[in-house]
Amino acid sequence: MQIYMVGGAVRDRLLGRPVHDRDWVVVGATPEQMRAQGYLPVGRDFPVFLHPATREEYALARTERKSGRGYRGFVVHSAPEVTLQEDLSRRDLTINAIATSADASGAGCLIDPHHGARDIAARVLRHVSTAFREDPVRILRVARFAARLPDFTVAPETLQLMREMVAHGETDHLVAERVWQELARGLMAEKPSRMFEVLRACGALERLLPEVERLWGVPQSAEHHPEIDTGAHLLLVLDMAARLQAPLAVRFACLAHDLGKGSTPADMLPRHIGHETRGAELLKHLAERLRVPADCRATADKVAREHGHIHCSNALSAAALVRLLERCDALRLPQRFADILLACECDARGRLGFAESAYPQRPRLTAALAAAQSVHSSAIAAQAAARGLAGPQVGALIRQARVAAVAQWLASQ
Ligand SMILES: Nc1ccn([C@@H]2O[C@H](COP(=O)(O)OP(=O)(O)OP(=O)(O)O)[C@@H](O)[C@H]2O)c(=O)n1
Ligand SMILES: [Mg+2]
Repeated sequence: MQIYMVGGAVRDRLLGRPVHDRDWVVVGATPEQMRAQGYLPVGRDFPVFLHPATREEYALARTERKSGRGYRGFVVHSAPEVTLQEDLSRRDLTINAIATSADASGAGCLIDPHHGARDIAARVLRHVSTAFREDPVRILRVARFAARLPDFTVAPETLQLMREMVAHGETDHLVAERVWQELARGLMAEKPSRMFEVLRACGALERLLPEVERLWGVPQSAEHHPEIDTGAHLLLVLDMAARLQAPLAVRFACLAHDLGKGSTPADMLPRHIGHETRGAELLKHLAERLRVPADCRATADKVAREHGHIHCSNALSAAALVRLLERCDALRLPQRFADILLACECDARGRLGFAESAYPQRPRLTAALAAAQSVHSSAIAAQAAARGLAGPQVGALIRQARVAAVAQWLASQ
């Protein structure tokens, strides 16, 4: 059997980028031989094994043929006769279809029948062959590679193929988990806006995230949003989230923060009264459809509802500040509140001409929370109980003490 390094590790090494995980392809072996050598079989669908020591993935060379719609409709053919060349030609992009006869040190010559190295030099994402069609997840992969490698463009013929696949309904049968996985990776990449540009350009955004697609062509007031278009604003916000190294929950909250602006009645534009509540409702459906993890969902819900109040929080009284903190559940979940504030900063600075502006609301509300947290609620509860008070009366006393503490902090400013 021969073993070659393939895929992301070879690509990233040629790009001079850090290599995270290595994928290997094994030619001329049977599953039985692999098991006999101690490799551990994983995955039901594909002949993939884990190395007993390194735990890296070793896949038997295979060809794939589509048998149905969506991600699951595959027939995999793997046999010792399948050649490296055959395996490389069923892969998605030329830059991912380079093998090296390397040992683990990475030395060795490139096997690059589809000229992936040339496309790396030319900064092009190009499909290897029409076998690309056989896996619609690849549309999302191209989009997330565009976000990770922002100086790459999608080859016109690849974009055309992606358009045809979308028009054919190929993205309509994708499994929610796979869509979310690729979306999350794209959001965490260097320039998330590129992912959405590519998904829009091939029509996949309309199919997968119609609530997001709808933001394009919707105006906002030029005074607050010099970029005017709500879609243009969204892209600036997402790239700001990447610049501020925000975690996934914050980036997803950025993606979903203005969904309500896509359903503003035409006669209200460019104002968006009530977009927060409308947005939270749209977010709920989107998150259920894509099975978005609970932490991302919860952060996004608070951001959708409260971002306007947080932007305007400089004018709030102590009592209103405490109500805002309570609505954000900030006393119980301070880390999530920090995430909510970060998303709001991305929103504010993700506007044309505001990228370098300060966002004093974030430190200010962080300090307001600290003031509210300084109240010893258990001591107050114990005193109240001693006086025979219970339930809502205790809650009211604690809130009163928090308002007093926030008022004292406000006065010291
Ligand atoms: N839908 C897919 C998924 C994977 N691959 C091939 O399998 C390799 C390994 O896949 P994966 O680890 O998912 O992606 P990488 O390209 O290695 O990127 P990453 O750095 O994100 O791991 C890819 O390079 C590509 O050759 C493919 O052709 N089609
Ligand atoms: Mg990989």
